[in-house]
Amino acid sequence: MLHVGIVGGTGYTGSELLRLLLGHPGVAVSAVTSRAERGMAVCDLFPSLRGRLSLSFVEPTLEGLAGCDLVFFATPNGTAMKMVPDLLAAGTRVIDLAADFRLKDPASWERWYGQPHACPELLDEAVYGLPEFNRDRIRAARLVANPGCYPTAVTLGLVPLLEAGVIDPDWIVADVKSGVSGAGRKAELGLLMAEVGESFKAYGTGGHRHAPEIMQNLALFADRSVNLTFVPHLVPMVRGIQATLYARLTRADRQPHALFASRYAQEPFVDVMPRGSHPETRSVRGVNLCRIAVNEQPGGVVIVQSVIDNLVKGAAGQALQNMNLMFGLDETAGLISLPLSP
Ligand SMILES: NC(=O)C1=CN([C@@H]2O[C@H](COP(=O)(O)OP(=O)(O)OC[C@H]3O[C@@H](n4cnc5c(N)ncnc54)[C@H](OP(=O)(O)O)[C@@H]3O)[C@@H](O)[C@H]2O)C=CC1
Ligand SMILES: CC(=O)N[C@@H](CCC(=O)OP(=O)(O)O)C(=O)O
Repeated sequence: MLHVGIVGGTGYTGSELLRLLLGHPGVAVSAVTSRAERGMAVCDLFPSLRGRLSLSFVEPTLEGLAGCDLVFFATPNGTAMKMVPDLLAAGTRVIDLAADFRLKDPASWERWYGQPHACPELLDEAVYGLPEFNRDRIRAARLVANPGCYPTAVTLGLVPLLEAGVIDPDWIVADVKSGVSGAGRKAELGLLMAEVGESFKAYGTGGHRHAPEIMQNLALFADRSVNLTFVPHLVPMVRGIQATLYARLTRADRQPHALFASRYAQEPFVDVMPRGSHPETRSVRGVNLCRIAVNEQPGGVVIVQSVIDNLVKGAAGQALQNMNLMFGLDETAGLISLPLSP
């Protein structure tokens, strides 16, 4: 039995991790932290877990976590990096759901996250946890940087085109929408239902911290830098990300849809839909799945639509998928279920 701890168990991704881990046959949750709710029974905060877990929230301490085989950090950016070196030294492996270990360049991290990196020496070792492209390295990793939610949807939707060299890497547009849970479980005026409901807006048009993460991913597969215009939007729903991706085709002899179909044919958590499809976020609600549709318009523009649940394939589900790989478990263990909506 694998013993795991969750730092940040009261947040949206931490509680989603708990939901998924409690359905995993090979895992025991040994520690769940919250500073604000320390001492409270986890099931008193989350009645949906009643009868499934007898733990109470504890403070995040090295002593409390170092006995675990694996610790998930579901905490704000800049939190994990302060504890990870000590946990690794104690022999505990780590999956960070935040951005601390995603960017390889510490200067870029400091620029986008507004603070110096606490352990830049670990950035090279950290493995970017997108299994569809990094499976073997994840298996051997001590430290996995779980991808961001927008980067997951966009990267899965663009890499097959870049790998095959069939689009212009200098002109790519990612028009992406997220549900409100993407912003985390914090009290903020702009996230109130009366502010978000019946409204729809773009944000981060001057530059969003996920743009460098996505471009880092795409550059690896294009084998050169790419030029990406990325605009996130907030939509009045709780869960889900929908990305509409535009690129110019440079080769008429390759069928984009066929590239995706063959690239993801063996992937348990990517579904390439038939031509002419328009995937909906509700079709992936609550499951670890990215659904993709690939269509073309006259003039040589390929339009890829990619949908995920930001809390599952965009965070906790992908973290579980990475855990399965790191510990030699069946990659799909604890992750096979049907979406909440038809
Ligand atoms: N929401 C989403 O869709 C996605 C989020 N992420 C990333 O995952 C991480 C968690 O996100 P989310 O669940 O939304 O966040 P929330 O704001 O919902 O929860 C944050 C959690 O972290 C704990 N926490 C906060 N500060 C600290 C600290 N200094 N030390 C230890 N624990 C702390 C909080 O509990 P307490 O303060 O009581 O200790 C709380 O449990 C973030 O980095 C986010 O960017 C990634 C992909 C998708
Ligand atoms: C809707 C919303 O606010 N989304 C968040 C991104 C989601 C997230 O949690 O960011 P990471 O994946 O990097 O951790 C934002 O734009 O800041």
